[in-house]
Amino acid sequence: MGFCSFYGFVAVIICLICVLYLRNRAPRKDEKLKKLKGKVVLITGASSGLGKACCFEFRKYVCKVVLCSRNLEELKRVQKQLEDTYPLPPEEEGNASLVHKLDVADIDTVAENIRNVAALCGNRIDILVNNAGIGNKESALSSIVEVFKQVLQVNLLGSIATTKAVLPHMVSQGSGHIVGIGSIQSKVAIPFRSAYSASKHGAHGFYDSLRPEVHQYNIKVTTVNPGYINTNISKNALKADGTKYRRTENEYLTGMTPEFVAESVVNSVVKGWSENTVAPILYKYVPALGFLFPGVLLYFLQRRAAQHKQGTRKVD
Ligand SMILES: NC(=O)C1=CN([C@@H]2O[C@H](COP(=O)(O)OP(=O)(O)OC[C@H]3O[C@@H](n4cnc5c(N)ncnc54)[C@H](OP(=O)(O)O)[C@@H]3O)[C@@H](O)[C@H]2O)C=CC1
Ligand SMILES: CCCCCCCCCCCCCCCC(=O)OCC(=O)COP(=O)(O)O
Repeated sequence: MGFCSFYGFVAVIICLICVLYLRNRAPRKDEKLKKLKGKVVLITGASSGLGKACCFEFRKYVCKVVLCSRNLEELKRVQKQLEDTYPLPPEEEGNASLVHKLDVADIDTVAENIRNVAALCGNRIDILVNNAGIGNKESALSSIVEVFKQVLQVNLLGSIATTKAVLPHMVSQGSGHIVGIGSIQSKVAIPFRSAYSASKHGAHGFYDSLRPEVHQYNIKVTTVNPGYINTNISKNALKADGTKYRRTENEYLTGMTPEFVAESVVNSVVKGWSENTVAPILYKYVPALGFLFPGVLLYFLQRRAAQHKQGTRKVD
C-alpha cells in the first residue's frame, strides 16, 4: 500500500468511527425537548415496571402521556405521581396525562379503545410504546397450551392489534413512531421460556417487516431489546399450570433499573434508531456470538437446561 493510500485508509476509518459515535451517542436534553415536547405518547403496560418508568421519562420532556393497562386503579395512582413529579405550567395544561383501561389481549376491543383514546387527543397519536408483556417459566413439555395462548396473546397479537389500531392515525397525520419493547430473548431463545421467546421472536419479525412498509408514511419503527430489569415480570410470569410464579430471582433484583432502560427507550426514539439493545456487555453480545458460533451457544443453553433439571440452577 502506497504512502497516500495508507493515510487515505486511516482517514476513512476515522470518519467511520466519528459517524458511528455521532449516530450512537445519547441525545442532549435540549435535543430531546425539541423533538418530544407536545407529542402524544401512548404506552401500554403503564401501571408497572418499564412502562411506568417510560411514562415519567417521556413526561420529563413535556409529552402528553396516555397510560394504558388493565388495572385502572393502579394507572390512576401512577398518573397522580406523574402529575405531582412533573407539574405542568398553565400554558402546557393541554399536555396533561390521560389514563385508559386497555387489555391488549382482548384483541377485538383494541381498535375501538384506541379510537376513543385518540379522539381525546385531537385524533393524534405520535408515539406508541408497545410495552405490555408477560413471561413464562418452566418447560414446553410441562406447560399447558393455555400458557402459550396467553403469552402470545399479550406479547405478540396484543402488540400487533395495538399497532394496527394506531397506524391509520399516524398515516393520516403523516408521521409517527412505533416502539416495540422486545428482549434479548427476541434474538436468543433460552430454555424454559418457550412461550416468551416465541412471542418476542414473533414480535421482532413483525416490526422488521413493518419498518420498510411504513417508511413511505414517515413512520419509524424501533425495537428495544433489554436484558434483565428489576420489575415484577418474574412474579407475574406464568408457571406450567398457568398460575403466577410469584417470585423474583437475583437476575432481576440485580438487573437494570426500569428508569435506566426508559431513558434508553426515549433516546432511541429521539435518534430514530431501528434497534437498541440495552444490556450489560455479557448479554448484549450473546445474539451476535450465537450467530457466529451456534454450536457453542447451544452447548451453554443445554448446560443451563440440565442444571435446571438437576436443581443446581437457581433461576427457573
Ligand atoms: N423485566 C425484565 O427483565 C424485562 C422485561 N422486558 C419487557 O418489558 C416489558 C414490561 O415488562 P416489565 O415492566 O418488566 O413487567 P411488569 O410485570 O412490571 O409490567 C408488565 C405490564 O404489562 C401490563 N400488562 C400485562 N398484561 C396486559 C394486558 N393483557 N393488557 C394490557 N397490559 C398488560 C401490566 O399491567 P396490568 O396488570 O395493569 O394490565 C404491567 O403494567 C415486557 O414487554 C417485557 O417482556 C424485556 C426484557 C427484560
Ligand atoms: C458463543 C456463545 C456465547 C456463550 C454465552 C453463553 C450464555 C448463554 C446464556 C444466554 C442467556 C441470555 C439470557 C438473556 C435473558 C434476558 O436478558 O432476558 C431479559 C428478559 O426478557 C427476561 O425475561 P424472563 O422471561 O427471563 O423473565
